[in-house]
Amino acid sequence: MTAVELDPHHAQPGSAHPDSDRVHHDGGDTARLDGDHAAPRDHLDGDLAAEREHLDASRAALGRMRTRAEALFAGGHQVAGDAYAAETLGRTLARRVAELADDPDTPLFFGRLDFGASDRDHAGRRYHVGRRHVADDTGEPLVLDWRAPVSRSFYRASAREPQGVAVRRRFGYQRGELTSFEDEHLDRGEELGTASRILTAEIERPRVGPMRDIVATIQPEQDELVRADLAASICVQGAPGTGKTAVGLHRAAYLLYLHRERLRRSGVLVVGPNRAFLAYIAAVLPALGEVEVAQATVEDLVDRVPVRATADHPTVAAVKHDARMAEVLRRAVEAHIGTPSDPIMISDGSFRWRIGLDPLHRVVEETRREGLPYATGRERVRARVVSLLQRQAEARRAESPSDAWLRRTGRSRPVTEFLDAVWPALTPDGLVHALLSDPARLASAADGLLTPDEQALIAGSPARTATIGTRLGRTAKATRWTPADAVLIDEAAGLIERPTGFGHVVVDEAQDLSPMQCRAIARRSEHGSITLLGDLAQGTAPWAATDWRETLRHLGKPDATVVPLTVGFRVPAAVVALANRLLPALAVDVPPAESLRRDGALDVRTVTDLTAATVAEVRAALAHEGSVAVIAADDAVGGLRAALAAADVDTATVDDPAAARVTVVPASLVKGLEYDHVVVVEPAAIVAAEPRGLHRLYVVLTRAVSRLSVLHAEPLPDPLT
Ligand SMILES: Nc1ncnc2c1ncn2[C@@H]1O[C@H](COP(=O)(O)OP(=O)(O)OP(=O)(O)O)[C@@H](O)[C@H]1O
Repeated sequence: MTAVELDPHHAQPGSAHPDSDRVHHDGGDTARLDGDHAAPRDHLDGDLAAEREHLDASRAALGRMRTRAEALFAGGHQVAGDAYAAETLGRTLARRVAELADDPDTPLFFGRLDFGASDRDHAGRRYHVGRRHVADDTGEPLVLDWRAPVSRSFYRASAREPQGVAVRRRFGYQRGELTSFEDEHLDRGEELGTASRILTAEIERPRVGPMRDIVATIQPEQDELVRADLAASICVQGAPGTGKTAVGLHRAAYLLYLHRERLRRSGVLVVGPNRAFLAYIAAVLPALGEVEVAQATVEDLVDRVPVRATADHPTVAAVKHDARMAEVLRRAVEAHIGTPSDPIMISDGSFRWRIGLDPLHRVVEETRREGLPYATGRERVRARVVSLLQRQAEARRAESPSDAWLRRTGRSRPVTEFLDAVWPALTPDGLVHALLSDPARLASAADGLLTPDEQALIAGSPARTATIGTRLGRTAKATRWTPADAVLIDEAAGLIERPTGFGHVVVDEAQDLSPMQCRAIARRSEHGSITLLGDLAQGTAPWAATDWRETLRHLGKPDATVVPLTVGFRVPAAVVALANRLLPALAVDVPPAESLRRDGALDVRTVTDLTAATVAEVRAALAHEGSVAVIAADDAVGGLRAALAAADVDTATVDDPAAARVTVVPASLVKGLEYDHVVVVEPAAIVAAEPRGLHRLYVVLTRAVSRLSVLHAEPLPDPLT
């Protein structure tokens, strides 16, 4: 192994924002040479200088690529044939210009591959691997995109399977400056794996600010998931901090690179548990050059009506989120399809057309059997009726009626009245309003599916009497809907008209999705694939999954492969050991996490005055660099914030974490987030606050990157004692 560093203790990989204050030059160059094949020191210094030159040359080339793209953009209207082409070209070029933006803090490359002389395709070639493709003026690549096929070997080659690679080199940066590298001579059987100092430095880096990409240090088992085929739907079950979110985001970027045109048309969607989480991950894809990925919570996806009522009681919500509701709604929609009772008669100038009951019955029955979305079915019935009328007109007049005649006839009163009688137009909220406000209608749709008690639970109450749950108005518009109603209304909308789907959907924290929420996502990924990320042990919703197969079935991807990730990159080993004590009590079958991190500190302390102890702990934490979070039961957050403010400690909220170094976070919002130092206040209160409180505590205890302090006045929950 060969490594050269300006500062051997603090090499940073090619990370997006080398922002750590811990990184410093120690003044002199230091080289670390290990193994039998240590290269002479001068030679290594020369290498480092050459790499820096290559970095400068690449940066200059990128600048020229951008200048050319800008010139094309400016002259785009002259080359495009028409206004539409000009606009499309303009958009493409503008995107290209944006993609070529150079962030001086983002190293252009983080690795290098030297292929051996005997490799079939790349004999003797050398490639630098980075976040984007950079070519010189002749088109020769100076930096390969990490997603290019050749770059795959950077992540997957090993001493056992070198894949033609003789040497793999990783670069360390400090504040955008190339300061070190680390070589593995795979052809001589050398391999660092997770012992790489550059990887270790990245993992142990104190966290500040939002999530960063991991493109420089993706591990082989992660890379397999990142580069899985577009057609493959996969489910990643991973303990806290195993990189699930990172894998999902890098997979989105990878798929966009490989299937650019197709996915630009259909779109890629990332679904996360809440806004704070989406804000936390928002910078990752743009840092990888991908600026067009939609990000939404499930609530955003089903946002068809304003949610203005207090959430349903959990027992009511449980019924509304149950998969049986899909069938109830399907029946409720179908119940609107009637039986023709009168023939259709139309006067048309001197002609009179008539369609008798038999053909009308056939039209309705045939269309019903086709199982189309309801609104499409209505239009199909209209078209069939018009076609019957057209045939009569042709027979009598011996000529084809005009398009205008067809349109007019389709909209004529007798045809519309017929449609309104046998296939009335429906709105999603109107349908759910009718169902929840009419016990007879609900009873008939739910017959044999929901018990009478369950039906009574979900029947809405008049607005004037209800305090929580659906507050029914006389119309759908006047009704105050709950979050669970919004999911039902989206299901109804899907029955009436299919939504357009995405080419790929990444779903994070998927263990918390209800069956009906899964269906909302399934409708948007029917013809695409999904990457499902989650941890059954972190399920806190009342309907949290205990088996991924069930979730995958509701998502319409029953055959997706479930892949475990078990190596933790976030939480230090001592902290993982504490959190793992909860696992037996969580009643889920998941492999426990192992931490890559031997560093870190854990301090569990009994205190008498929780508030005073929290303030003191936060003050002490501020002596270190990195982010600090105080995590407490939701109802304790206000008091702790006030106490910190009274002690002159500025705090941020989870929605605006940049406002201060210390964030006070309600336990219910911390999923998916991480902080350098975490102070957990009163675990027993966190557990007591909700039915799946132990699962919540497991989430809370696994947020710390460097240090975890647990302060308690009450006894610790049983599994931790
Ligand atoms: N290969 C890697 N190299 C460096 N850092 C990594 C790697 N994989 C993951 N990490 C880091 O580990 C931390 C945890 O990753 P991530 O948030 O993706 O985990 P997760 O499995 O989604 O966790 P949780 O279950 O808690 O949501 C992040 O800081 C991430 O950048």
